[in-house]
Amino acid sequence: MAQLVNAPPPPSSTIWFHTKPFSGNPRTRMAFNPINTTPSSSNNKTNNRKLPILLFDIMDTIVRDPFYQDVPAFFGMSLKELIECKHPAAWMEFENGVIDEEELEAKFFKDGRPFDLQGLKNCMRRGYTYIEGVEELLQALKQNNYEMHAFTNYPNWYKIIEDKLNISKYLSWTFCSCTYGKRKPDPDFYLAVVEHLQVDPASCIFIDDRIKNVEAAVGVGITGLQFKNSDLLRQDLVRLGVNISIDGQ
Ligand SMILES: Nc1c(NC[C@H](O)[C@H](O)[C@H](O)COP(=O)(O)O)[nH]c(=O)[nH]c1=O
Ligand SMILES: [Mg+2]
Repeated sequence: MAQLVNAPPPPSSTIWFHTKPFSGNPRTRMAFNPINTTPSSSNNKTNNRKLPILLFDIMDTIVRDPFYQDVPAFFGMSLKELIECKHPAAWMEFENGVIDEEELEAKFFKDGRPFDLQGLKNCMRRGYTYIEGVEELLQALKQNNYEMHAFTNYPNWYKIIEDKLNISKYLSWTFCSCTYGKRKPDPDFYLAVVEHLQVDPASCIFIDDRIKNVEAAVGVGITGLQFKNSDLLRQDLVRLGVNISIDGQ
């Protein structure tokens, strides 16, 4: 199964959750205790807000990241060669909203060589596709009225993803590094998310392919799931009491 990240691995039919309501210093790691996830724990509603709130990483969780194959091929290089000549910080600065697209173009490569920026954007657009089975899962979650948000490290090129895949049918692009000026796994980004949502962190489930990002979520009291594939994610969400049944099926 995909990895459920909180404390020790759970015995079967038991999930490890925070059991105390969240209070005090959100940086404090709280003890985890096992509770049974029975059907009565699903469809949990507080003040008419359906819980849990689902926070999704985007790249390589919902959408295939073209960086690892398509982008090196676009430049006629291997990934290793590309990383060796790329500016070490430019992309991160772009993701943090510190530099804009024009500045990225000027410093994408360490030596400042020119390149076809529009060609690169077109290449990335072609490479953005839903990861197998994920759109169907988002549809089922949407049909069951779950509140869902993107929680992603990405520059404003997330708008290219949205333009192609229309992910906002399912979730809001609420938490993007380029608008918050923070990147996962910075705990302050997670705290800003919880603050914005005005919700107990234990009422959120965060799903991300990178274990470091998941661990950071758990560090502030959010339940974390490491994404491996859509089938395992389905199983884990069901184990956490999330309803993904579809009308008539
Ligand atoms: N360095 C460049 C990347 N890197 C790929 C990143 O992993 C990705 O853009 C993002 O940081 C994913 O974050 P998350 O953990 O999934 O939220 N990608 C590029 O397109 N260009 C680069 O120069
Ligand atoms: Mg990712």
